[in-house]
Amino acid sequence: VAEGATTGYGYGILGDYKTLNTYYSNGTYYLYDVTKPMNGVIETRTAQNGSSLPGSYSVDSNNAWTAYSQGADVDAHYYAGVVYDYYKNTHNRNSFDNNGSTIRSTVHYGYQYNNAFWNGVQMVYGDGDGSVFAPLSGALDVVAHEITHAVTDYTAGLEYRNQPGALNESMSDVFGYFVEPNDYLLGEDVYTPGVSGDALRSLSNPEAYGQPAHMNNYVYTSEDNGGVHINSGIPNKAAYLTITSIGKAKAEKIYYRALTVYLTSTSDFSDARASLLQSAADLYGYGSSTYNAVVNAWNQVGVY
Ligand SMILES: Cc1cccc(C(=O)O)c1OC(=O)C1CC1
Ligand SMILES: [Ca+2]
Ligand SMILES: [Zn+2]
Repeated sequence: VAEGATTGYGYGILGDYKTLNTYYSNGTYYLYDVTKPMNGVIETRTAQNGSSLPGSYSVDSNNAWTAYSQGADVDAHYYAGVVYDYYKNTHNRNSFDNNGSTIRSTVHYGYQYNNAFWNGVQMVYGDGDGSVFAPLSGALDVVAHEITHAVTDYTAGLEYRNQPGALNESMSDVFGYFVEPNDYLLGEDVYTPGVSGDALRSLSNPEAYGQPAHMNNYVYTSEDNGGVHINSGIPNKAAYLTITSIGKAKAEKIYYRALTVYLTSTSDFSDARASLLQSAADLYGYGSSTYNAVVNAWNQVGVY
């Protein structure tokens, strides 16, 4: 065949079979997905355990991505497609910038690197050390968390420190749930592969993983940009209470509207409450049961 879009298959890091949107050219297959509307491209690369980005394209000779070492590539590529589809189908957003920008992921970054991040341009995933983390692209909620950092940067632009930073983190965790609503846990599929039943964080029970779930327990610290991964427990708990009272369908609409219409770079927790209330009023009416459920959720975490 000449060159063009092809469909391959492979196994993720957990050994799960999945089909892949790939690209064939001159005897080589690439993790390069051209099937999305408006030419939105998804591409996956490897840093080959170095730290230079973006690294080289993940390639395969026969479009069967079945090598164990390819699991992280397979998952990053497949899950990025799932997250693209979530934002397009649920919120009519075309990629993180709503302009069809290429979703680029690089896997095998660093050596036994227990981290994943959005660097302002692309997603980057470490392989984990096999004890704290398995390869981090192996969890859909992690991939959704990282891509939501990009969405936030292009919309509210929440500064990554103190309360705006904790909101930034919370938005990534909350949309991680919306994309993977099987549980209220974050990162459970890749966190401590040798231990079952644990996770990096929990929306329903932030305290289980050392996070506050009430403003009275806000942690004032200079660590971690003012505790952005700790204090996110407070808005995360409010989100959990909102989701369980009004349901996922309404919750994701008011969260998306708050993130894209009302929140700004310096919004704090009280501004988030106001933004979500305004969004609930816009969509479901001021004083509606939905509106009142949001009031109640934020009351329960001590934010007014
Ligand atoms: C594992 C990790 C370390 C440091 C920062 C992040 C970050 O992206 O904020 C990170 O990824 C996550 O939190 C995802 C949800 C599991
Ligand atoms: Ca999960
Ligand atoms: Zn994050």
